[in-house]
Amino acid sequence: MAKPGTDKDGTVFDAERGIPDATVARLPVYLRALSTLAEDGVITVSSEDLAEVAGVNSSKLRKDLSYLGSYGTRGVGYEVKVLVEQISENLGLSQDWNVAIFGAGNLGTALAQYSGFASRGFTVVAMFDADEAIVGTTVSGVLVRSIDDLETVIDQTGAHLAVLAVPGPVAQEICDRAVAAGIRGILNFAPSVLQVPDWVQLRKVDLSIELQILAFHAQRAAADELVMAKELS
Ligand SMILES: NC(=O)c1ccc[n+]([C@@H]2O[C@H](COP(=O)([O-])OP(=O)(O)OC[C@H]3O[C@@H](n4cnc5c(N)ncnc54)[C@H](O)[C@@H]3O)[C@@H](O)[C@H]2O)c1
Repeated sequence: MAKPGTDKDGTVFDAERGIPDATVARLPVYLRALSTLAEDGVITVSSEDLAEVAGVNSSKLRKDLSYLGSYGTRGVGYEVKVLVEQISENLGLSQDWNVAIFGAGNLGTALAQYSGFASRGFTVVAMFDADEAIVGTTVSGVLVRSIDDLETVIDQTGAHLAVLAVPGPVAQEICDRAVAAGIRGILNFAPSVLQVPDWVQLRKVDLSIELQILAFHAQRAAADELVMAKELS
């Protein structure tokens, strides 16, 4: 996978396909909206209606879809089925992805049990842990293997994506071994900043940061309400 480049306006692009990162981040949102429309039997959708379901503005949506070569038909809009295929293909979802979860504790187990991954083409094929009491158990039909067997199991299962749900201090070492074994994309939940080679995609999820951002906005809204109440009194 190519490292993103940047154009002269500072927009970050996926260097391989020329799609801005911000657009790539919105494609799954469009896909989810389109899937809902398809389930409801909708055949074509206007950019305005799709934008409303997806919760974005319609000119941004049209621009995003133009990067995929999809311009819709005047007066008709976009064919839902065609657009689902185009977005899925661009997101690499036309193929199934094998995922390995590192750490079979609270978080790793909860993620392995989430049925929404399989329905979107992500199959958990391997789980790892270092605790002998956990190794050998199964989670949603997946055998928890010893971290000592990482290389062999990744090779056998053909996992290309990894979820790290291990303690922070061991995350980098596991990351390095996973990359050397063939992992090409990592979703890191561990509280540590990981270093990966250019060809590996790394994404970090930190729910406490999200909560802190919510707290900031909630605090500001409460302060604004107080000011308004004072002005009215
Ligand atoms: N980013 C977030 O929003 C978020 C949310 C919850 C938890 N976390 C983080 O995710 C991680 C897991 O959280 P949890 O609640 O599941 O913890 P947990 O203690 O329940 O699970 C961690 C598991 O990792 C295993 N482990 C330890 N060392 C290992 C190694 N070297 N190789 C393989 N497995 C190893 C442990 O045996 C344990 O089963 C922690 O780092 C936690 O801080 C992040």
